[in-house]
Amino acid sequence: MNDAKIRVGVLGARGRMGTEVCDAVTGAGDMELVATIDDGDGFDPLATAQVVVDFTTPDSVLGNIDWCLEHGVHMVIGTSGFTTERIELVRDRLATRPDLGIVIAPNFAVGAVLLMEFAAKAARHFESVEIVEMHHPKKIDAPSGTALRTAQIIAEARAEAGLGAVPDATKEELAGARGSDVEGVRVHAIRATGLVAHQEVLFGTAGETLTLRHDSYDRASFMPGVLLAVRSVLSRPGLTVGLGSLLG
Ligand SMILES: NC(=O)C1=CN([C@@H]2O[C@H](COP(=O)(O)OP(=O)(O)OC[C@H]3O[C@@H](n4cnc5c(N)ncnc54)[C@H](OP(=O)(O)O)[C@@H]3O)[C@@H](O)[C@H]2O)C=CC1
Ligand SMILES: O=C(O)C1=N[C@H](C(=O)O)C[C@H](O)C1
Repeated sequence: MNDAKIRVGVLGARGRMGTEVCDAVTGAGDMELVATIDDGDGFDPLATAQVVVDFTTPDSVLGNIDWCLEHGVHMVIGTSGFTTERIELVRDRLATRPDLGIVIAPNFAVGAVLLMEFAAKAARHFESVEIVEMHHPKKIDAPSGTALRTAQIIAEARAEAGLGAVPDATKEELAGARGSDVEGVRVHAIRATGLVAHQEVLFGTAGETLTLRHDSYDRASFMPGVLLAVRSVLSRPGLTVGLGSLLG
């Protein structure tokens, strides 16, 4: 039996998520925290890691991926901002290192992962759909990575089911009044003190609506998923998007 600990580095280690991840890795019996890096720090200590966990910013994450690929380090990425184009860019870059794995999970909370799966199922049966994501006001981006991914999944399911555009005769009198258009799905972003991370997906068809909702009240909700991804990525070369396939 190989009982060597997984050597983990954390990028964005002093951030809201990074701090939790450092504690979770330190508390995991099968992992060792070998590097903690923030903006402005040198990356050299990361080279001792087998897996780097990235919770930084959409602006810096692509550069971080390049560094890890160059230095032969697997990655678990929670940072937001992964549009369909960005995911394809990462897939292309990863093709240069087929021995390495990258897991990109827009949301590590089991409830959020399940919400996305349920949304894919419901999307086939409802002509209308809108997403409302709600977060703490220190969040630096909108829409959330989770909302982006949920919209992508819904758009794919609608296309497979042969559904056309979501019906909407509205003339927007004020730019932004109808939220943003992500692959044909309207996404609305709310920021309020007291919130952590929440999402609703509202489906509608003749005479009925269905609302799916997930709430993360504490960042502890993300930690089991992060640790699962760290354990899994070592034996999963290539790109894994979303946690669904790891949950079983
Ligand atoms: N997938 C998921 O389940 C979740 C994803 N997220 C996402 O994770 C990301 C981080 O969120 P959060 O922790 O709240 O944000 P914070 O702003 O609290 O933390 C970001 C951290 O990244 C650091 N950082 C910024 N640029 C770099 C860089 N170039 N290299 C190394 N470190 C850098 C910052 O350092 P400094 O302060 O010195 O600038 C800071 O410590 C966001 O994209 C968020 O949406 C959040 C929660 C869950
Ligand atoms: O910034 C956050 O807080 C979160 N970011 C992720 C996202 O953009 O979806 C995940 C979760 O919603 C919390």
